[in-house]
Parts: sequence; C-alpha cells; structure tokens
Amino acid sequence: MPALGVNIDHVATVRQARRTIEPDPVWAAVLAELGGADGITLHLREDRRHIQDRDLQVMRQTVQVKMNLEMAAEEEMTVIALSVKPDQVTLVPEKREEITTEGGLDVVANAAKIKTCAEQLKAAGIEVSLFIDPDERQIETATSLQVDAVELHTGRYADAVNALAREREFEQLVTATNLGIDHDLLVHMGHGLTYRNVSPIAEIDGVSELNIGHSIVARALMVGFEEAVREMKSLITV
Ligand SMILES: CC(=O)[C@@H](O)[C@H](O)COP(=O)(O)O
Ligand SMILES: NCC(=O)COP(=O)(O)O
Repeated sequence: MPALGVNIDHVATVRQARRTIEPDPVWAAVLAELGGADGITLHLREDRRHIQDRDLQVMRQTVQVKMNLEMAAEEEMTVIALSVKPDQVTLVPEKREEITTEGGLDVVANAAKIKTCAEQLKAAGIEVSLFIDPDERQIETATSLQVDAVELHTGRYADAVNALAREREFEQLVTATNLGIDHDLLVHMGHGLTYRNVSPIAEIDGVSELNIGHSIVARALMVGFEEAVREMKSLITV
C-alpha cells in the first residue's frame, strides 16, 4: 500500500490569483494531515507562480508528516533547501512557459549538474528523489547518481486517449517500477493521478509513495480538503 503525499501547490494557485493571503496552503497541509496524508509535497518554482518562500518556511515549522520539496536542480533552490531542510527533495524539470510539469527530468543529459545538487542535499541528511519518465536509461543513470528514490511520471498514463494507450503506459510503469526496485531505488509515482485513474497505480507492487495534488484540490473545492484527502487515501489503501 503506497503512502499518500498530498501536493498543495494549487491551493496557492487560488491565493495567487488575487495576490492575497487566502486560501493559505499551510491550512491545507494541516487538513491534509487530519485527512490521513502521509506526506506534504510542495513545489517552489523558480517563477514562484504558486508556492512562496514564506509557505515553505512556515510549513517546515508546522508539517508533522514527511515534507517533500519539489525544486529545480539550480543553485538558488539548493541553497534554500539546505537552509529549510525538508525531509525529501524531489528534483523536477521546469520551463517558464509550461502550464505544468511536461515531462521527467533528463537525468542522462544533466547527470553532472544533478549529481552535484544531490550530493549537497544528501550530505545535509535530505533524501533525494528524481522525477523521471518511466525510461530504462533514466533509471540506470539515476542509480549511478546514488539517489534514494525515483518518482515515475504518470502523465502519459493519465492523459492516455483510449484504454489501449492507457494499458500500454501502465505496463511501462510496471516495468520501470520493477527495474527501479532491482536497482534498490524507492519507487514513487505522480502527476495527473485522479480519483478515477489512481486505483490500478496504487495496486502496482513495490510503489512506496504516490504524490497527488491537482485532483485533490479540485475535489476539495467541492467537499473540503480533509474529506478530499480522506477519500483519496481510502482509494489507494488496497
Ligand atoms: C512534478 C509534478 O508533476 C508536480 O508535482 C509539479 O508540482 C507540477 O507543477 P505544478 O504544481 O506547477 O502544476
Ligand atoms: N509529483 C506529482 C505531484 O506532486 C502532484 O502532481 P499533480 O497530482 O498535481 O498532477
């Protein structure tokens, strides 16, 4: 049964729509914990389009479960992570013009830069995960960098246009999960998971963490944050 990491980015998206003080993602993190979240994930983007530095600082003081900071492998973000000391950092790709993360980190092409960042984080006692596509070369290279985990990008599975395409993407995720486990990596998954598509993912043997955000925030607008998390937690508890 995978742990549930609740990504609260898009609570901050609503707040930033008016550049005001509410809704506060800190409130959402507390309610997520009350709803059964095993972790809180937040993405401090270089463009600060949603989560702000203040949110990260306050949540470090208030989050009582695992705190997972998503960030680009850039010097500015590394300095912040070393100062705040989240439990885990997940290195993700960022492009300014993207609506959301479009693909996995290209570990193969950026190995040296990612290695430097990961070594600094691990030396500070921070677990390191790499957000990658379910691709053999990316997993092999991640292993060589001696990170703790990979988070497999589930976007192609989530966006599949029909059942055949979804099954193909699902099988690729299963194969990549087995490869990651064979290389002694923790295997997480995330991006685009919803109440409708999460169950088969939650049943994959060996997946230890699911990071889910946008769908929970969307449901929370209707039923409240604690209930939305409780419903997702019960869905993945197989
Ligand atoms: C890496 C990933 O898929 C998400 O955790 C990421 O946070 C997406 O970016 P936005 O939250 O800005 O949509
Ligand atoms: N790394 C995936 C994540 O944290 C949440 O992604 P999404 O559920 O908001 O698509």
